[in-house]
Amino acid sequence: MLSVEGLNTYYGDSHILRGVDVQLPAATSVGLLGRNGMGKTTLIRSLMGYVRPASGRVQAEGRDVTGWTPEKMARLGIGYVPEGRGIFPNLSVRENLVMSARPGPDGQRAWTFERVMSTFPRLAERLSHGGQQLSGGEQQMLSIGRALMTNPRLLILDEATEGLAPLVVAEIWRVIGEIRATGISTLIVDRDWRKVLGHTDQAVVMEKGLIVLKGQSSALLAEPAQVSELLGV
Ligand SMILES: Nc1ncnc2c1ncn2[C@@H]1O[C@H](COP(=O)(O)OP(=O)(O)OP(=O)(O)O)[C@@H](O)[C@H]1O
Repeated sequence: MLSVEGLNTYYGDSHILRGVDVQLPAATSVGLLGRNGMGKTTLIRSLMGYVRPASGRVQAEGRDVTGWTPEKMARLGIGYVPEGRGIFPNLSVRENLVMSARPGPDGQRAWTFERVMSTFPRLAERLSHGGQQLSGGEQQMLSIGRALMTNPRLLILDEATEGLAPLVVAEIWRVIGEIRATGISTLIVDRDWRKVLGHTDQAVVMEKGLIVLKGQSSALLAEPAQVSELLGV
């Protein structure tokens, strides 16, 4: 549903993305791997419209959407859970969720408030808490819940488990598996590369602003030497 071609992005004089090509097909989960600072978040920010690429194309279902704003990209059905969580700290859990609610691009409302509640029972118990009163894990769940309330076709998760306790991390991976099973495409960035490969159909590895390896996740997991060398693990 989304593809990028020949993407070049700079921060000032620093050339960060150096001609990145990636395909995110419908109903497919893609893992985005790479060591720190290799450009994963910059790629996401470039395709979401937070950073304007110097050259290259972003296409959504065959339409050129290069340079579209994040709001317009979201209306195409792209849910984004940013690194460091995107919630409103002064609003309650309920307000955070309700204000994001909207039908998907095809008019469907598969993700309702009730469904998000049953997916995240911990949030259901804290509906009137303010965003800033939540634990890190609960904030992350709220951030994912907010993205689901937009009924996305593609959900982008950047370091969704970072800094969380093991039990909460397991809970987040369970939810990622559940989301994938509903047929929503996902783009997943996470330090735990084995988990990423276990929860995706395809994966790409970035090094210094370039995609240096692509493959089926199951094949990369079965022969992990290439991936582990690129990740330095
Ligand atoms: N706003 C910015 N201004 C200038 N340089 C930046 C900015 N954001 C990131 N960079 C630099 O761009 C490069 C790529 O960063 P990016 O965050 O995309 O990497 P990443 O692969 O997501 O790594 P991490 O896992 O550390 O977030 C790094 O060298 C980083 O220091």
